[in-house]
Amino acid sequence: MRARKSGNEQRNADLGIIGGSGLYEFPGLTDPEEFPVETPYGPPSAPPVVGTVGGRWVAFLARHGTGHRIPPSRIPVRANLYALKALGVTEVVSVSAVGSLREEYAPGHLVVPDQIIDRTRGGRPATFFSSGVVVHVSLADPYCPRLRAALTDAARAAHPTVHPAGTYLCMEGPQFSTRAESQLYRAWGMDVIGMTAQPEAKLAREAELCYAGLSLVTDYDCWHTGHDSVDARTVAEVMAANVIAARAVLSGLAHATAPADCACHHALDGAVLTDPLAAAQVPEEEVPALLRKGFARRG
Ligand SMILES: CSC[C@H]1O[C@H](OP(=O)(O)O)[C@H](O)[C@@H]1O
Ligand SMILES: Nc1ncnc2[nH]cnc12
Repeated sequence: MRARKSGNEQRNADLGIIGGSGLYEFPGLTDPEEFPVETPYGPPSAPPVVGTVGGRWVAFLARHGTGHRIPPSRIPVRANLYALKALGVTEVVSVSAVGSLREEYAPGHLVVPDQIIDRTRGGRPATFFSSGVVVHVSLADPYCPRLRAALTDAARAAHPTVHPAGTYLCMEGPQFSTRAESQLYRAWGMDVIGMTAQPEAKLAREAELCYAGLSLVTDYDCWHTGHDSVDARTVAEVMAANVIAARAVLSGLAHATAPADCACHHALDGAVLTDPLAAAQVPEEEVPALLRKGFARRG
């Protein structure tokens, strides 16, 4: 049944796509329709657009809003993930422009990261559970291995150069790094750099959503002596040249996969320390019902 355009009770999309810099819409959607969703965390960056690709219902959300108006530090990440979950989404693919910190990851290549180092500065709301209930999710594998594998297959089918792993260093934005920072991150063994993987990955885990990243390398940041230092215009130009490939990957993923049960959907098992009776009594204003299904499975 087609989702209806009212409130938060639609349950009809299952694959969510968060489009980053350069990916503001997903024309591959059949019969697209905007679904303005209210959330307890305010409005999402933009209204999700729901349509079908292959056999799947897909909800697309532009991370930086219509016309790229929201900087990385101000993205309403909780609202974005809540909105997708309210639409019924169980798997989220997060598309990002990234700088490369390693020669082999060249501009134009795709990366499906497997790890994250969080260098944001603590100013981004980063948990759904800040009051009344104590939850510690595991982030040992911040990206869903099952969804990563499917995404890597789809990426390889659509693009000649795909790196199936990499550590994404998430810096605070909106400026780019200093050369000393860029060299430090290289010395740490980081592979790519961006500004948005956290707290998105952590909040997706708290919301018991599968989460994987499709990173498009746009530049060599500022460490490479053979390349100019990154600037925003270059990122936009390289993304514009690669956006068709990104859409092909996402479309291939939707065609090749179906919703499946996954450990990510049980991420709160064993993560809730609060007594179950007390957790059950936390007011809706502190933890919405949509996010507390895992409380019953204390594990
Ligand atoms: C426009 S360059 C910097 C900008 O691009 C990346 O955004 P996204 O991850 O949403 O594609 C990077 O993280 C910065 O926010
Ligand atoms: N070099 C870079 N640093 C941070 N975010 C980016 N997004 C694209 N390129 C980037």
